[in-house]
Amino acid sequence: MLFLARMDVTFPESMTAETKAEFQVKEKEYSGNLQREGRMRDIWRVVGEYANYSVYDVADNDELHTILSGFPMYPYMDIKVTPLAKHPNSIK
Ligand SMILES: O=C(O)CC1=CCC(=O)O1
Repeated sequence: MLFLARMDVTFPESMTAETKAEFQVKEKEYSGNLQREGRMRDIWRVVGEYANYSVYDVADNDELHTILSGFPMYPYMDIKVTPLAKHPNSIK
């Protein structure tokens, strides 16, 4: 099953630059592993925002929830998920 997720990240004002940098390192590792496993198909930055769109190829809702809630930045994310179905006009 394919899902599109939009993640908006908001760190608390009180968080130090060092802590933010630590989150970014952990996030990159977690995200890279998902991509190598093929469970995250793609990730794109939303221009001008601390947000991304990413596409997941997973077995079911439960697997997606496990993945999303495992992101190190999860406590600071607002996530909107859209299930995707094949478009009848797609030539792929
Ligand atoms: O958009 C970001 O920088 C936060 C993030 C979520 C998944 C990821 O790889 O980065």
